[in-house]
Amino acid sequence: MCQLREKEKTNRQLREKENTNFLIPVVKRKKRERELAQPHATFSTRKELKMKQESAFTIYGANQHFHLASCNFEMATTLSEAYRDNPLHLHHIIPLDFSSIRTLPDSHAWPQSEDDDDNNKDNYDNDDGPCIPIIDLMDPNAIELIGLACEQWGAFQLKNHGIPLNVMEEVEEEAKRLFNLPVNRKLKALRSGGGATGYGRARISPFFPKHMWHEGFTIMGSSCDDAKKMWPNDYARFCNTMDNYQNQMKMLAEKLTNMIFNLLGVSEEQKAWINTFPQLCEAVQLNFYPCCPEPNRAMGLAPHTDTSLLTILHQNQTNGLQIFKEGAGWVPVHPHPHTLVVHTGDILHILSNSRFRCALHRVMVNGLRQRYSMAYFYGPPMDYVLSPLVLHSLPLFRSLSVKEYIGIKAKNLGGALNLIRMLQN
Ligand SMILES: C=C1C[C@]23C[C@@]1(O)CC[C@H]2[C@@]12CCC[C@@](C)(C(=O)O1)[C@H]2[C@@H]3C(=O)O
Ligand SMILES: O=C(O)CCC(=O)C(=O)O
Ligand SMILES: [Fe+2]
Repeated sequence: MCQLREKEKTNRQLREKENTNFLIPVVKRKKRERELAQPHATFSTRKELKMKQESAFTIYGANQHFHLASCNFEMATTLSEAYRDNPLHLHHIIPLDFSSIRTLPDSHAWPQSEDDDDNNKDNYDNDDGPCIPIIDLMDPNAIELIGLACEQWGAFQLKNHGIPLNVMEEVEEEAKRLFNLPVNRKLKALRSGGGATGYGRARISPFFPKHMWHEGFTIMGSSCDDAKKMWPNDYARFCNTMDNYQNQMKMLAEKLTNMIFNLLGVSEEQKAWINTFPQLCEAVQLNFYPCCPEPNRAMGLAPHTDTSLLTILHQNQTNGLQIFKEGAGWVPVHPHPHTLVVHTGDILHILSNSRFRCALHRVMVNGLRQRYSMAYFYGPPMDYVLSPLVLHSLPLFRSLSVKEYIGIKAKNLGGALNLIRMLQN
């Protein structure tokens, strides 16, 4: 606590010394912030829009660390709290008991979509066609290659990432141990309606008319409370493994974010939150896709983009993940041993002013093999104000906090980015 107070003091001093925003009277500043925060703000002329955008830049862009520095550590909103305002019905939380199902129920039978031709649904593990780049982190050109992959795909596979093999093996083993529990045990850790952690369907479930062939388990911070509910006498193994995984993933996410921000030309001050903020937005999602009696008519995880800045994903050696690429359709991401998948999420798309894609992805299921994946989501703190970090042209998105964006996404899913867009790129 003392350390946090010290940090708050240092930040206040920094803010007082460096932030020219203090020269703008508070009332006037608040009024400008409110105007800019209008979700459907319309501008009668391009000139008016440009003026608004320039003033947005004065408030949020040039003085980004005002918002970082003014974030109160003790009061900072957590990711869990952001979801509390957007509760889900139990119907969208309780998964089916897949262990007792022999035929595909109508509730889980998805209509064939136009993009699902033979090449990308039925034969989703075929080897022809484009595939996302595999990048070696030890390659001297890794930064440039990552930049290209983010621009062209919004995803890449990463090898020589430095995560110890035993950490990946252990997390996979614990995920299997969890999802193989009898359903009544898993239900003890069921996510609550307004909750964010624990066992349940994917959060995106209410946006789709059919249910997914999927079970999930979400961790934010320590998983001990939820683990105790399932293993009252033997929860430590699970918690320690998850802590270890989170710590390792965080280090990798920080490294990648630094590399990407350097590539974008982001200043040291704008990068300051990466290593210093204790209230980062981070979460681990364990995903399980049981064997399915009719895999071609089911959907493991419906199409979505991740909200994060970056997502780092470990998949067991089982196909199923696909990324949508204009002109190519759904492209399979074949697992390679010791290789992680990295997705750039909505937050990086906004911060890069659309330079980097946030790839639409989905997961298909399998008739013979169970699929497990362990995703780590990384992003700036809840109070961080999102706006393009480096501007070579007008900002395409209005400024808003991470918390506000999560709220908009919780209500609009795929429409969220369009709702905050001010200009088409
Ligand atoms: C931090 C998070 C990202 C996530 C919502 C969550 O709070 C934890 C679960 C994540 C996940 C995993 C499956 C796909 C996804 C869209 C979902 O429904 O839950 C993502 C969320 C996201 O990226 O918004
Ligand atoms: O299971 C997978 O491969 C993808 C999971 C995913 O997209 C997610 O957790 O956001
Ligand atoms: Fe995802």
